[in-house]
Amino acid sequence: MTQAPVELSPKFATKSGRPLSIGVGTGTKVKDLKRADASNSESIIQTLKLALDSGFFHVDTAECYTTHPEVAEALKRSSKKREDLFVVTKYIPPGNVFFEQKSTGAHNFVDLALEELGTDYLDAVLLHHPFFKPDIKPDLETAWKDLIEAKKLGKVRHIGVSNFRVEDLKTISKISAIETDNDASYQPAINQIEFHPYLQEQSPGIVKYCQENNILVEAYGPLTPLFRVKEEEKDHPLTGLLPELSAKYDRTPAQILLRYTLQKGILPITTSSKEERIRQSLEVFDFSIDQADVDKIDSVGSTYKLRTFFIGLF
Ligand SMILES: NC(=O)C1=CN([C@@H]2O[C@H](COP(=O)(O)OP(=O)(O)OC[C@H]3O[C@@H](n4cnc5c(N)ncnc54)[C@H](OP(=O)(O)O)[C@@H]3O)[C@@H](O)[C@H]2O)C=CC1
Ligand SMILES: O=C1Nc2ccccc2C1=O
Repeated sequence: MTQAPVELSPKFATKSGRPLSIGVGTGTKVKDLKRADASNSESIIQTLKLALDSGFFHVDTAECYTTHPEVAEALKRSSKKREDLFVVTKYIPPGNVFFEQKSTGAHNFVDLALEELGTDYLDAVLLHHPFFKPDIKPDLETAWKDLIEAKKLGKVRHIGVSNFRVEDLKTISKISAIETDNDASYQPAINQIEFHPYLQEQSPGIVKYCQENNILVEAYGPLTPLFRVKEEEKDHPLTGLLPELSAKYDRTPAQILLRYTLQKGILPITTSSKEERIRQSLEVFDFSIDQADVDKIDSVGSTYKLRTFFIGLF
């Protein structure tokens, strides 16, 4: 299946020139984000290998997932050439409670990631969130300057962020302009945020700001309405509309949500341990949802709110 992105951002492609498309994540399959509990290491490798063999070539990982070794192993076992892949990882600001952090800053995170992932370049490195603690070094400015430097050195092709608000983007945008004499290629290129019909704005105005400023929005949690709504609230607003659209377009509800995300100009990052679902999540490029139905998902979705990650920080 050709993965033609719906006019997202032409500046993103694998080194071999394949336009960037839907990503497969490795974060939400790690138990409590604790390496010591990585008893499911082999299953993460198998899931990712399955996704790569099925046609995914955009891989999302992060320092705090502790999945670099699994990603490296899956890349090794797959038959894909490095230049045909788009590998993204994320630097987590220090002071997190999840795991023992090996890196001491974004500069040596990049080196560690290159080593752990067994590659000599990364397609993108993102700052995982903007919630740096004021009393712990490095601060946001230092971390962003480190990424600028890593790009200058050719270790990283694109630099970006995740969970950033408009004000955070403006802060680093100014740093980029000063540090690089206004070279636009050092502006934040990606913002990976939670996005789905029940959280259309992770923070005020974020999608519009990114899209107006040439920042690719990536959606994590795009399937949230299908499985993260609490049991006692099973009668949520999309329970009627998704099956209706599923029947109309002859696609699964998950495919409707992924296609909806793409048509919002947002690139989904998804995952599944099931072969059938992995395959289905790639079959979203040969149909489109009528604009009236996209609008309907927007309006029905906006009557209910569900945030799963970074609760209380926005
Ligand atoms: N930057 C950040 O702060 C964050 C980034 N991420 C990244 O995004 C990636 C994807 O995030 P995630 O929230 O898991 O993405 P999704 O919303 O796509 O959810 C994926 C989950 O949906 C389930 N699923 C797949 N298809 C269906 C279906 N048809 N019906 C019901 N359930 C289904 C899968 O379970 P099953 O295996 O049973 O199919 C899987 O666990 C992460 O792995 C991570 O890399 C995630 C969170 C935060
Ligand atoms: O995938 C993820 N799971 C998480 C749980 C807590 C905080 C961040 C994340 C991720 O990025």
